[in-house]
Amino acid sequence: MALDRPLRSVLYIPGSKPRALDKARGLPVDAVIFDLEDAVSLEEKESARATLADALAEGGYGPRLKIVRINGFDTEWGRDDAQAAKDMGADAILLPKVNSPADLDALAEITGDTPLWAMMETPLGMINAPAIAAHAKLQGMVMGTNDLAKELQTRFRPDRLPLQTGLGLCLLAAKAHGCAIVDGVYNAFKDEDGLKIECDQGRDMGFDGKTLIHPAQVDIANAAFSPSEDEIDLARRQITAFEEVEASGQGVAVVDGRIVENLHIVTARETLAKADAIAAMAKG
Ligand SMILES: CC(C)(COP(=O)(O)OP(=O)(O)OC[C@H]1O[C@@H](n2cnc3c(N)ncnc32)[C@H](O)[C@@H]1OP(=O)(O)O)[C@@H](O)C(=O)NCCC(=O)NCCSC(=O)C[C@H](O)C(=O)O
Ligand SMILES: [Mg+2]
Repeated sequence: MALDRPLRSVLYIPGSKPRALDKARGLPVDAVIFDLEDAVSLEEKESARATLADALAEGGYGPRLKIVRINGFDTEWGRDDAQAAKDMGADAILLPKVNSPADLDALAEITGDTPLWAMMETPLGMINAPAIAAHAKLQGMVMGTNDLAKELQTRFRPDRLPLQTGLGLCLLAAKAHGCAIVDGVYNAFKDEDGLKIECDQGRDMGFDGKTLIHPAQVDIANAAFSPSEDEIDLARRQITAFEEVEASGQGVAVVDGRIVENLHIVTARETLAKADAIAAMAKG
């Protein structure tokens, strides 16, 4: 299921925190994950559902994609969360710890036609990523790098070497089946330099954006996952140069000493379309 919109910044908001739920209405994020799972204490699981329903009923989230992360079906809250998320009119419902397409089937029995997202954060999920990405209701994947690191018993490394196999498997699966995919969170939310490095790595790998845990992370993610002025300028020059050679019956142009063929023009047009979509999003 394709989703053609910017997803540079995807902010988790605890469903139990009214101040944070309100704050998000004014933040320049492309999407929000309203969380009922890990960000909510056991004592608040039931009340968070009601707090979140009130916030979504009040509205004010504008063009931001509204995704509700429910608790897993192996918990006492999962099924009621799924029903509540559907009733709240969420744009999509995010299921944690998806191991196989059967997990999404079970959710879809409750949520019907609402698009689904999958947390990719278990070893089985990595192995089954192609089948999960192929699910008819799946719109997007979210990397759960904290849970994945826990399951793999890895140590934190700035280059995320121990997670690269999983990140790569999920990226390949998402791209093969045309669903969105956003990178995991950067836990040290006051470390701007570290976040920028990880955002740049995720952008270079092909992620659509990054999940975030604090408003201070938003601008860094938006910048990293937006086409830069240089990229936009290059895309325009590539298109112009290619149209000129095409008009003279040739298939290869040269820009800045590099060849430009039809496939590069596809990327150039995508770059310009993304820049336009981001500008439209900013206008609200
Ligand atoms: C990390 C935090 C606990 C920090 O909270 P706090 O100390 O209150 O931060 P600040 O005082 O700096 O907050 C300043 C204002 O910003 C608002 N705020 C804070 N966080 C958010 C947010 N996420 N969304 C919207 N607004 C937010 C505060 O309310 C303050 O507002 P105001 O008072 O009006 O000025 C906290 O940031 C937090 O709880 N973050 C979310 C944590 C979370 O969602 N965790 C779960 C997702 S991560 C995960 O599960 C990953 C995955 O599953 C995996 O396996 O990897
Ligand atoms: Mg997790």
